[in-house]
Amino acid sequence: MNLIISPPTYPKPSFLHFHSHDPQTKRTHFQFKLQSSKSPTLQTSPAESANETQTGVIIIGGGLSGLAAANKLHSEKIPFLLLEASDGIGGRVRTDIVDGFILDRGFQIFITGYPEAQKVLDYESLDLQKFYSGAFVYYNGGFHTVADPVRHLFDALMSLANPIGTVLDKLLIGLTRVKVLTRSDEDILTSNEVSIMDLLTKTGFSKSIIDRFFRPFFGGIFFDNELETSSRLFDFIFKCLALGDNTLPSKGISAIPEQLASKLPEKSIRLNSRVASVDFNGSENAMPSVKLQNGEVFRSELGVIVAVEEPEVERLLAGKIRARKKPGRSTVCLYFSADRAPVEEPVLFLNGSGKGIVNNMFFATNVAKSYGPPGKTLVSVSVIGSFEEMSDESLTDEVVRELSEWFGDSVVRSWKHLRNYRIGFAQPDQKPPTNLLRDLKIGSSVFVSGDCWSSASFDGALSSGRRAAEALLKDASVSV
Ligand SMILES: Cc1cc2nc3c(=O)[nH]c(=O)nc-3n(C[C@H](O)[C@H](O)[C@H](O)COP(=O)(O)OP(=O)(O)OC[C@H]3O[C@@H](n4cnc5c(N)ncnc54)[C@H](O)[C@@H]3O)c2cc1C
Repeated sequence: MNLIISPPTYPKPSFLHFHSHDPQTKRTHFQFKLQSSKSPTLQTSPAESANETQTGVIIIGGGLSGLAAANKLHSEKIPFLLLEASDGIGGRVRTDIVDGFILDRGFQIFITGYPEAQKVLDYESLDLQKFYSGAFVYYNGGFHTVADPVRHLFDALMSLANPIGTVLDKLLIGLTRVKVLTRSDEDILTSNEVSIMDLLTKTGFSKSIIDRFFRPFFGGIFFDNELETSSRLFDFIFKCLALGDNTLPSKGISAIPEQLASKLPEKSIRLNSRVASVDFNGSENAMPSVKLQNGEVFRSELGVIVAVEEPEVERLLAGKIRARKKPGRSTVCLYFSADRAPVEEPVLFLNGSGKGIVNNMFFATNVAKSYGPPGKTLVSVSVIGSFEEMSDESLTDEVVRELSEWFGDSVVRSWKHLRNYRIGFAQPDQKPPTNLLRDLKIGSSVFVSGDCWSSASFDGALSSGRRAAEALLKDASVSV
């Protein structure tokens, strides 16, 4: 079965209810309940008409940034209504359960060193499962270890002489680590920038470590195998990696947005509610309103936060913001089930061979057993780009053919294909010039948030949502 992640069509709106909390699993369960669109929202006022509802703040988009904005407003006791177009919260951070396997919609890693995430998430209840700090690089017909010397000193020493870079490269990695750790996040996100490729070359890294390690590793993080992304993003992620672990929540990556949503009041999130337009209502002091695709109108009392993906924000706020019109970064993630994994390590495999379409892969159940039913292995493989010209069948065949060279024909041909996720807009393009700490006010009481206004990461989305809520409250003169 294959899935294409694209704007869905929308059934009737529904409210997201948090109806039970299982103390044993520490997990909040959601119930999706259809309600009439006239159901009371958080706040109504005499101005409400048959087809118009008034509410404190309107948040458009229920991804990490919209949820972070909602959490900030809720902590300040400000009423809000979050309108989400799709049938669930999380945006790009969602998970499906298929045949007992936990399938994240695309390969995603949660880095515990993310500074904003440390402030807003409860790590313990996410039950984070760690990756090995490093990678196994497929090169020249075999696997070679790249290890974090602080966490795996022995492995790092043993790998000094392997073909994934020179000894000098490995020293330079250590130096880069020290350098980023001495800089503040603000300094990193606003410093002079070049592309990652230029930064690596200027630092003195050899072509071999760039092609065999950095290209698949950071190319996989930013879905950019040319390494054109801003050096600011490289330094930021490098620092977070140095400060934390690469992990997966045991219940799937969607446990992160679910945790944020579970803290919000009942009926504050409305699903299947696509916003068609944001109306600034003329004068500078007028409060904006939003109109849903079904014609319903919501008027805000304090302002609107637009927390949607870059192409959608450019559509909703056309004429109000300068559209960058840069095509987003794409990826396809392929999942297979297997009876056993050929290795036991919870490690990321990178393609350092310079050949083929596979960028990275891992055995998810080696990191978190919960990702598969008992006795089964979940294999996750990622390619960079949209591969629109290839059918799912031929893409899957090509991946199986390549991985047969890595792990052996009989092993890989026994895997059962589960599902492909084609993600057309995985991340915004963050080539220089970037502006990662932009002013988030767009016009009279309209604010924006999301990863295109910050670093394209979970952390960027979370911090931009919180900052947008703070800016709105300041603007509305609500003391926080
Ligand atoms: C495959 C993949 C792998 C990734 N891996 C990582 C990783 O390992 N680490 C990391 O830090 N980051 C990763 N990212 C990036 C990270 O997921 C994003 O940066 C972040 O989730 C963006 O959150 P957001 O809230 O800004 O946007 P989104 O998650 O896109 O949320 C926007 C929301 O707005 C809704 N919406 C859109 N239009 C409307 C409308 N008109 N009306 C109402 N609602 C609307 C959408 O349905 C969506 O729910 C990955 C992304 C992908 C896709």
